[in-house]
Amino acid sequence: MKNNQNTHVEVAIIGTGTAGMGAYREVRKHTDSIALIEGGQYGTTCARVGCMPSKLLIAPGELRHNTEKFADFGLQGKIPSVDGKAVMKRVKDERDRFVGFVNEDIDSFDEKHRIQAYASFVDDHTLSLSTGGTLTADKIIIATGSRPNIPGFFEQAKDRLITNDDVFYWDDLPKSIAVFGAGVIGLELGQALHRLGVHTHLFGVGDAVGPLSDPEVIATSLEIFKGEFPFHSNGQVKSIERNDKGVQITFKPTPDSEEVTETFDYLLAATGRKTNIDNIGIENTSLELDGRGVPIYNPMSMQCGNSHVFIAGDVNGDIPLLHEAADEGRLAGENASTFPQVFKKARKTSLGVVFSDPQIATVGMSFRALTKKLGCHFASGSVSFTGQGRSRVMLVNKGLLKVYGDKETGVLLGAEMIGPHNEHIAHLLAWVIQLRMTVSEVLQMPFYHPVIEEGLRSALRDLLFNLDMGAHPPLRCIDCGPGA
Ligand SMILES: Cc1cc2nc3c(=O)[nH]c(=O)nc-3n(C[C@H](O)[C@H](O)[C@H](O)COP(=O)(O)OP(=O)(O)OC[C@H]3O[C@@H](n4cnc5c(N)ncnc54)[C@H](O)[C@@H]3O)c2cc1C
Ligand SMILES: NC(=O)c1ccc[n+]([C@@H]2O[C@H](COP(=O)([O-])OP(=O)(O)OC[C@H]3O[C@@H](n4cnc5c(N)ncnc54)[C@H](O)[C@@H]3O)[C@@H](O)[C@H]2O)c1
Repeated sequence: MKNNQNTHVEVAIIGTGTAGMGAYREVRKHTDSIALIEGGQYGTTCARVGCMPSKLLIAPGELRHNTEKFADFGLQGKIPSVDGKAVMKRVKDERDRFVGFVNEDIDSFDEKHRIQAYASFVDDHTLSLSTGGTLTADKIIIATGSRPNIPGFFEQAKDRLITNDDVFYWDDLPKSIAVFGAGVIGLELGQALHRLGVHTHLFGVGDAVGPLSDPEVIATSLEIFKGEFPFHSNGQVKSIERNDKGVQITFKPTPDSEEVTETFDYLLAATGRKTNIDNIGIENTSLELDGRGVPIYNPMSMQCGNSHVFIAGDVNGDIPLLHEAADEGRLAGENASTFPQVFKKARKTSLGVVFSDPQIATVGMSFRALTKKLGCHFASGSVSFTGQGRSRVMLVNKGLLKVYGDKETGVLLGAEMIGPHNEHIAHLLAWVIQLRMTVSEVLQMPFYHPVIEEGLRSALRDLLFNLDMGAHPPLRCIDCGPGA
């Protein structure tokens, strides 16, 4: 489609990331009158600067870290030195391969549907394009994603202030870095860089760790990460200054400690993300906005009010995860196509994984949400991975898993955890929670021996006991095999 024409389409989709592409595929089934608009680079946040390159950086760090355990296993060998240029080359080559697949998909979309321009609302049905001209549409899907949120204070770091977007374009690893934000990005990238030999300090606030809300799991996580690298989870930063060597940061590691001054090559801001709703002229529409400036929408249909506008992916700021963006895009696409007939769909069980080591995961309802909603009407069960058989065998025996169940029905409601390879346990739990299984029913499922999932069984047995629905778990469980 030519960028400058004044034209009308049935459905306009703003943003060609994961949500926008999912929406396009659905809309395409219903009409040929589509505008799929992209202002920035094709390739999606996930593939270019998100999920995939971050995991590519984590992988060599984790491999190298495991060589630190050689002596404990009776093996001889040095911890490998790091060739930063080669590490970054692989990260970028593999990243480009993933981006290439996305771009192949885009190329397969009908060229007449694609517009390369930033779009902005002029009114409810009209979009202006940064390349000139306007576009009118019967129905519009907003899928403009998010961008890093950078507190003004960090601007003092000047040219040494970076975000995740910059990291994945590095040609070499720096010598040192101060990572701000102990959320998902800060933990993943901070630990990976530390493990690749970059002198790393991680600065958090209020002892927050990733998406966790259970105080016991938070405490275990803080102990684990602080045992590995400098992590100021409740530090106080006094000043940030660009000096001739890099970024000089003066801080108190804890509120009671002495001030420390250190200079780092870069300051990486990993302090949350802002939705791209504030720069698309949303105020020019008649949509009702919430306190964040996001149109009020139904998360089961993605429809904004009763209007012809739908919103999907990170831009709505609710569950900024890849699989959710994909689901939301498809749902928005289906409903925009059939509007004014709009159907609701049940959303999947909530599932989040942080690819730190040990991995953090949250499933179903969080401890915080349960405490708010059910008060004392839910119970917890837990297992520590310290003595868990398979985890000890592999020397990955760190972490704590908590599961939560309903005291009235015995239904499993949620879990929070930090532990070895917990991405797998988190999936099993998400599936059984979505099936609304009771704790007793889950315990009827087979558990192999010796596996890390036996730890999950211990936590579930503890939960059953705490729900007053089962006997106290035996200290050494005979059907489990040693160390379960
Ligand atoms: C470092 C990092 C690691 C991550 N790791 C994971 C992970 O491991 N697992 C996971 O589930 N999630 C992860 N995520 C989150 C995941 O990447 C996002 O949830 C997902 O990519 C959001 O997709 P989206 O379609 O909403 O947005 P995007 O893919 O960002 O697409 C939005 C598009 O809209 C375009 N756009 C913006 N404004 C306009 C406009 N006005 N006009 C036209 N186009 C516009 C943008 O250029 C962009 O291409 C990670 C994110 C980051 C940053
Ligand atoms: N594995 C994954 O699924 C994955 C990986 C990376 C990112 N993501 C997605 O991207 C989103 C954004 O990630 P994120 O890590 O930027 O956000 P986040 O919301 O997870 O964490 C931001 C953290 O920064 C802290 N913070 C805020 N201001 C600060 C300051 N001035 N100094 C120090 N700390 C400060 C907050 O307390 C919070 O802990 C995540 O919510 C997640 O949905 C997912």
